[in-house]
Amino acid sequence: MTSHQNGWAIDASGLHKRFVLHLQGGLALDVLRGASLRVRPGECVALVGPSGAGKSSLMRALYGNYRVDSGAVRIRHDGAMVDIATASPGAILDVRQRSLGYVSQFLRAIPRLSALDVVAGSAVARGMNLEKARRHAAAMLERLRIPSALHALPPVTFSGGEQQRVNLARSFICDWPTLLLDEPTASLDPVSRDCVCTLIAEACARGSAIVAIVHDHALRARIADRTVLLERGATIEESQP
Ligand SMILES: Nc1ncnc2c1ncn2[C@@H]1O[C@H](COP(=O)(O)OP(=O)(O)OP(=O)(O)O)[C@@H](O)[C@H]1O
Repeated sequence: MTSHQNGWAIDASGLHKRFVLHLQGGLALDVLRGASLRVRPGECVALVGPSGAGKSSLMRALYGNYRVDSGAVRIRHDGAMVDIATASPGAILDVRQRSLGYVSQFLRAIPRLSALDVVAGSAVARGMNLEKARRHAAAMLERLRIPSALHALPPVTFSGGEQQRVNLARSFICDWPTLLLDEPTASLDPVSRDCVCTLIAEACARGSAIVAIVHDHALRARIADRTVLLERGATIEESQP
């Protein structure tokens, strides 16, 4: 951990990641080639680029799911910057527990746990008591238009859009200092999409730093302060959303 000397929530620079496919004769794929990303608290940055450019890989590197070969992934945590690229597994878990949220495209929930408890569990993990967490979870699910009849059911049988909304509810119930969203509205109808835009705006107003992979230009214009383009693993800063 280094002392917090700048105003960044995310300060990632010089990221390189190569996959070597041993079952394919040692084929090397350079998925990140010098990518950099800096985000301030309260700012929403849209990540765009062609399919296969490395957007999800960059997000996984920011979250520590992919270990980069070189470069630094500094995440603001407890008033200091922690380099996810070199931090111990325990330190990474601590950052994920309190400072860094991540919403993947697909819900991975514990079998048989109700949608309500999937969402409440996320708030409980961050220190809220169960009763309060359940009340907040019900309100967040209502906001995301999951009918109350579904709250007691495990989300495994839910539609793709319903599962995505449970996944989003699970993150937006918490006040994350930094939040990574991988195509947060990909399976959603326009009304649910509006709701997610509002949740993102509210989180930024509270000071969250958000990175969202968003393909849709109109959506980007609504939620993003800036756009960063990723092309063949390298980032290009664009001023307009
Ligand atoms: N674990 C992995 N092993 C091997 N190759 C990988 C791995 N993860 C990603 N890749 C490769 O890295 C490249 C970038 O993938 P990535 O999913 O980051 O792209 P993307 O920009 O998010 O694409 P899309 O918009 O289609 O989701 C792809 O060629 C992919 O096959």
